[in-house]
Amino acid sequence: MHGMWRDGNHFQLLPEAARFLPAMFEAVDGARQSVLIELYLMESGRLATAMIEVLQRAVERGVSVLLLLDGYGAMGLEASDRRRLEAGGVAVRWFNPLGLHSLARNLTRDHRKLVVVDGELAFTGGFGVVDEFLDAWYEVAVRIEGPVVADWARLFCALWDSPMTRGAGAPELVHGLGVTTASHNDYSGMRGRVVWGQGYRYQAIRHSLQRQVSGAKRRIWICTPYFVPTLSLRRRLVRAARRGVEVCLLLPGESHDHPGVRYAGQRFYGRLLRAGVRIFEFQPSFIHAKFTLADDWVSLGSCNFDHWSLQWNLEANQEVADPRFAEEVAALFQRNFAASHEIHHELWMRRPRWQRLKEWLFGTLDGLLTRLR
Ligand SMILES: O=P(O)(O)OC[C@H](O)CO
Repeated sequence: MHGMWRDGNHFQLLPEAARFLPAMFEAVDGARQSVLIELYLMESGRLATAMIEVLQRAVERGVSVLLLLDGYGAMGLEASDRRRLEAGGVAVRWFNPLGLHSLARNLTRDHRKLVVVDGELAFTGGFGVVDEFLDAWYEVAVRIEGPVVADWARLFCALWDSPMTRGAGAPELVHGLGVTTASHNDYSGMRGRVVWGQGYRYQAIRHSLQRQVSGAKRRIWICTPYFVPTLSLRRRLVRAARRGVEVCLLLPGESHDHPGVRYAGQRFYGRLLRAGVRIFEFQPSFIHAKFTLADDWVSLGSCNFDHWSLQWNLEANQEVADPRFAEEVAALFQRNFAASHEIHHELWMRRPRWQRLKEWLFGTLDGLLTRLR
């Protein structure tokens, strides 16, 4: 069953593309039976070319390769690359291509990011196959072994074989795919579970996050590229800070792919800072990673802190409840706080009018967008 806590996993934190891309490519190159990949973003370029080559090599070895792409997020994949994938034997399906449907349906996107190899090894995080992940954006992934991998594989299979997907890859390809459920004695016994969201219909990630924020005793540290949280989440963050929990937000600085989203989120800074929330804006590059630490609980995956992720998209995160993994994530946060500019309440209240105007403008636009559905 999905969403169950399972023991006997091993989670390896892989910060930055220089660590997770080679690990993923190596895993796919070592695949013996199946490779399942689900992505929101895929765009023609150096990374897509390398990915297509590694997938073709796997097919040549007799591996079954299934690629599930979002019908909007992967529109940047050129026809020549689509042909290369299909000619190379990769089974491709598209989630909900844009069409003459309702706006609500067109806005429903598959935002998950997942690689599963042989039903034994998985990766998730905030990654996509676009060149920005090679050198421009800061990203984090997790390498997963153990019983939870079967849950990831099942999540993939359910969507592949669903009426919301289209494409040349046959839906039946996922029937009878082998998934490993046994726990391995040599793993360090980490507890984990897969949580996912499916628009308005199912919002386990959001509910889990809210529960953790409300129940945290020591710390809530959140890293997200798109911080436009719901009112209920903002209230929980404020209440947590007021009851003495260390609430820290690691957010992008000037370097941002959608600056308007940053301004929309900045309109909440004043109230959060006043309540004692600490806000750090990352300086070296655009931070696109999505991970949260609440006491010894970690959640890492595709989910952003905006309405799209929390209420509309298909999302999936790996949750881990393990003090060792939590300390690794805490150390990563500390390194990134040190590379950030901390926003202080007094100075923030004296920010220029032009900045306030942008917050109002993009905040109003965001408010309108959230009413679209
Ligand atoms: O939606 P994400 O978090 O995968 O990021 C994709 C960016 O929005 C592309 O601009």
